This record gives sequence, C-alpha cells and structure tokens, in this order.
Amino acid sequence: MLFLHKPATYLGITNSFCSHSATRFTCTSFEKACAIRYQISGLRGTEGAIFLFQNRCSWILASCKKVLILTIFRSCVHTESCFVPTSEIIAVEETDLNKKQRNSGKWQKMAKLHAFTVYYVKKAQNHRWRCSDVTFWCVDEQLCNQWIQALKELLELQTRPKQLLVYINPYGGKRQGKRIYEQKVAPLFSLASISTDVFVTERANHAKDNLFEVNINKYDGVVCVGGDGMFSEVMHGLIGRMQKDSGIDQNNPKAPLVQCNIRIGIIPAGSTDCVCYSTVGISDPVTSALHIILGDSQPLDVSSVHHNNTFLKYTVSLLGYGFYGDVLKDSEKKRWMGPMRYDYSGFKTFLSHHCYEGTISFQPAKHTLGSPRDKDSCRTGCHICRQSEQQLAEQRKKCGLKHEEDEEEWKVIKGKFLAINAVNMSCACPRSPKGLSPAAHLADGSADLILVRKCSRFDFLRYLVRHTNQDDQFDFSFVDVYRVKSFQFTSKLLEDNESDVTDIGKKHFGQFCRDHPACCCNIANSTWNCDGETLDSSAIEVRVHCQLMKLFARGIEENHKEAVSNQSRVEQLL
Ligand SMILES: Nc1ncnc2c1ncn2[C@@H]1O[C@H](COP(=O)(O)OP(=O)(O)OP(=O)(O)O)[C@@H](O)[C@H]1O
Ligand SMILES: CCCCCCCCCCCCC/C=C/[C@@H](O)[C@H](CO)NC(=O)CCCCC
Ligand SMILES: [Ca+2]
Repeated sequence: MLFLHKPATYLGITNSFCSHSATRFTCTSFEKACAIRYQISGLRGTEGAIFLFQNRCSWILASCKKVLILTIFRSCVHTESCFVPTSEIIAVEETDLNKKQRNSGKWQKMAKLHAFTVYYVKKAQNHRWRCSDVTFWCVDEQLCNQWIQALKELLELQTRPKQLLVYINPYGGKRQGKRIYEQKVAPLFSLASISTDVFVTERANHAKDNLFEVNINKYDGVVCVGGDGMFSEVMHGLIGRMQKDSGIDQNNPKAPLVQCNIRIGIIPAGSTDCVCYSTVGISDPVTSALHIILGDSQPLDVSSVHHNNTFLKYTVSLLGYGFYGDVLKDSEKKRWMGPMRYDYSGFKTFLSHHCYEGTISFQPAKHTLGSPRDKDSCRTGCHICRQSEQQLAEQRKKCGLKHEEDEEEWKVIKGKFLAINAVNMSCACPRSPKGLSPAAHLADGSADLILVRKCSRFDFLRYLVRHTNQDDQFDFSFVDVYRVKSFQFTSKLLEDNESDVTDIGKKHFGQFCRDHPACCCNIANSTWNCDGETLDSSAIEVRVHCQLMKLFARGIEENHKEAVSNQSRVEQLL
C-alpha cells in the first residue's frame, strides 16, 4: 500500500505537471529533495513524469513535509520503485474500499480510509505492454479527492481518443476477433472512459462500405479487429472517403492524395498481422489497445496501385509477384485451414519453383537518407521518417495540393524472377521477426523493391530461411534491392501480347517456356499479392504516398535497456 502527502509537494519534487522548468521549482527548503529533483530532470524521458514509489512497508504520511519527503526517499533505497510518465497513465479512479479492505484484513480495524487507484502502462519483454495499477491510501478524504482531481486534470491535458468506431471481423485468423475484443479490449476502453460504436461485419467489404456512409467526424479514430486484410479494408474505406469528400479522382495515378488524419488502431486477430507487428513490435491485442488509449500516432506510407489509369488498390505492407503471389492464390482455396494455410501453400509453392519473366522500371528514392542495406532499423521517433515529414510539409507549402511534375530518371530491369517484392515497411511478423526488408521505414515516402532472380531451389531456400534468422537476406548474387518512390511492372506475356496479338500460342496460360523445355519459367502470369489480397492485373503502376495515413502506434521502441537504465539511475540517486 502507498500513502501520499499533498499533491503539490509530491509533484513539485518529482518534476511533474506543475513545473517543467527548474527555475520554477520553489521547494528550496528540502535540500536533498531539490538535488534529487535537479538530477532527475536531467534524465531523458522524465519530463512531466509522476513518480510512484512502490514500497513494501506501509505508512501514513505525516504532516511534517520535510520528514515525510526524506522518509519516502530513504525508504525507497532498498525497495522496488518505478516511475511512470503521465503520458502513460491509463486512468485514475476512486477505489472501491469495501472490495480492497476485504482483501486486506488489517485495515478493517482502522479509522475510515480513502483511496484511489492509478492504472498505468507497464512495459514487459518484447514490446509487450500490460495494464498495471497502484493504490494510494489516505485518511483525509479531501486530500484524496485533491489527488484524484489533480491527476484527472493531468490526463485531460493529454490528447487521447474519446469516441471510437470499431469494426470486428469475426472470421479473421482463428475466428477469435469477437472474443478478443470483448474480453481483452472492451474492458480497457471502458476503464479509459472511451465510448465506442461497435460493428461486427457480416461480409467482406462491409466495413469499407460503411465508412463511406457514417458521420466520420464524430469519431477520434477507427479500430479494426482482424488481420491485414481487415486493416486494408478499413484503410481503403478511410482513404477513399477522404478523396471522395475532397473531390480527388483515385483513378488518376498522378493525383496528389489528401492525407487521412483520422487514425486507425489495429487489434491483431488475423493470420499474419504484419502491419500491427511492424508498427508496434508485437502482435498482442492488449498492447495495441493500450497504444490506442494513450493516443499514440504513427504516420504511414501508402502506395497506390493502378493499371491503365484505373485505380486497383492501396498497399502498406507487401506487394508481391511470383512467390508470395502464388502462395496467396493457393492459400485462398484453403481458408478453412486458418493461419496454417500459409505454411501449406508456402511449402507447395516453394516446391513448384516457378519463375516469371518481365520488365521492371523504377524511380529511385533520392529524397531519403536511408538505404535498404542499412544496419539500423526504423524505430520510434526515427530521424529519417522525421526528415521526410519536414520535406513533405515544405513541399505542401510550396505547391499546396498541386501535382509537382516529376522528371526524375527511370531505371529499367528485364529478367526472370522468382519473386518481386515491394514493401513499404519491414513486413516483420511472427513468421519473420525482422521482415522482408529489415531497414525499410514506416514513413519515409519510399518502398524497398526486392528482386529475386531465377536461381536454384536450394539457393531460394537459403534466401527464405534468412527471413527467419539474423543473417542478411540481401547478401546473395541473385537478390537486388532498391529504395524507390514509384515503379511499374509488365510481364513478358503481356509485352508479347501487346506486340504480337495474333500469336495465339503465347496466350495459352499454364505452359512453360517453349524455347527452353528444361526451364522453370512459367509462360502464365503470376498474381500480385497486395497486402494479402490478389490483384487481377499483372501489369501495374505503383506510387508511394508519403505519410498518407496514421495509426494509433508509435513505431517499434528501442530495447528497454535505455528505459531500465534511466530507472536504475533514479534508484541510485535515491
Ligand atoms: N464478416 C465477414 N465475412 C467474410 N469475410 C470478411 C468479413 N469481414 C471481413 N472479411 C474479409 O476477410 C478478409 C480476411 O480477414 P482478416 O485480414 O481479418 O484475416 P486473415 O486473412 O486471416 O489475416 P491476415 O490478413 O493477417 O493474413 C478481409 O479481406 C476482409 O475483407
Ligand atoms: C523454410 C523456411 C521458410 C520460411 C519462410 C518464411 C517467410 C515468411 C515471410 C512472411 C512475410 C509476410 C509478409 C506479409 C504479407 C502480408 O501482407 C500478407 C497479408 O497478411 N500475408 C501474406 O501474404 C502471407 C505470406 C506468408 C508466406 C509464407
Ligand atoms: Ca516506407
């Protein structure tokens, strides 16, 4: 149990909301406390933090402030302590004492007590977050209310969602979406006083169609419970609605799209959950719910895919031709298998070892500082993404929504490929923890284009295995990777058909290369896997739109080493 003294004193010492600058600190009589406070304020991440000291021995705080403060700090030296930034407090509630006292017999004999509970984010291993709580007790009702009021005011200052629109796909992944939402997410939203309008979808595209009709301005965000396919649906609904409301023609591949400011939260309940994993660092419904509650914001690049001036789809994770297109096509017939379908179809497609001939042309992304071969990955507060954000703002200032003519050079590559993968983000997921392109950025306005040329089955297996371990998957002579801002692809079959439409033999799908009977090259086209959905056209034109939308996420945080070392420095000071 923890007992507290007056909010002003406590918060003053610990550099919380009442004072952000050292000079405004007035508690000069407490020399030791002052010294501690000055040193704490020099630590990164402690601005505006309240410090909750967990202490196994319980005491009621006396009125003598000096003794009180020193007592707190002294008694913390050898005990557990933690500090919680105010931005990571979930809720503050008056505590139901009847319930608490039943659990703690010794307090029953005492005078009337008052208490409140602070719910906060506790960071665990592997980017997992949990809701933890600490209860503060007090004999003085007024003091207790003063604390509750002070903390609630502090929470009001945070910009957090209050009203959310939730779509649940009951059939995604292992068909657990509804249960996950009701048992793990809804109680947290209610604790954080978030109101929700919940739709359980009844068919594919239900959520997307609904987003064109609802009064979207009523909501601070949209939550989708499901996998990448469900996220894609919600994203298409929101971006499409935004363009429609602004009179932008999505069929024009060069149209500058209007940014979508309403954030999407993803509660993972699908088969791959790549977007969630790549933006949060883990596929875990409670962690995602807490990111939504705190009102985190992560901008995201979105690519548009067109064919012959017709809009096909948007993509944020994988746009893959060849291997991943074939895996998807085969796996769609096996949906009943659940997430296992990808393992089955993956193995089958690997054995078939088809390669496809075609031409890729692309514009290298010269505006961004990074390269796909960088050793560092995109992390929370990434400076490369921030630089792209600044460029975007400058460009908007200069041209507004006008389209800027793009004269930059195109590179052309012809060949036979086992896989052509374009990824807007790393595409990390539980199957591949560092993803298809570990150094790809979430919001730098570029995609990584990975070309896997024809090679032996054994070499392709070596390449695939590197998606699952720490080795560099680009360190192969048959793999090339480019950072691009746009690209086009045309299959050889289509090129031939366009140049010689009378050659009927070439239109026969499913045949193999006639010139070289032993060749694995498939005359038929593969299909594009666009974030887990197949595209009808093999010839496509792709353009990356920098930071077109936002998620309730903060990117993957650096390992907790830094946070832990901050905390232990605070402990040392105490
Ligand atoms: N009620 C529904 N009935 C049938 N299909 C639906 C329904 N609601 C949504 N869908 C569609 O189901 C598709 C797949 O859903 P979802 O992405 O949630 O699961 P998944 O495919 O198992 O996971 P992942 O995309 O991560 O591999 C989506 O494209 C979505 O449009
Ligand atoms: C011998 C060991 C070889 C193991 C190779 C494992 C490689 C796994 C890489 C996984 C990359 C996933 C990229 C994300 C794609 C999503 O947009 C999409 C929709 O959810 N999922 C798939 O297409 C599902 C794709 C699943 C492919 C297996
Ligand atoms: Ca990107």
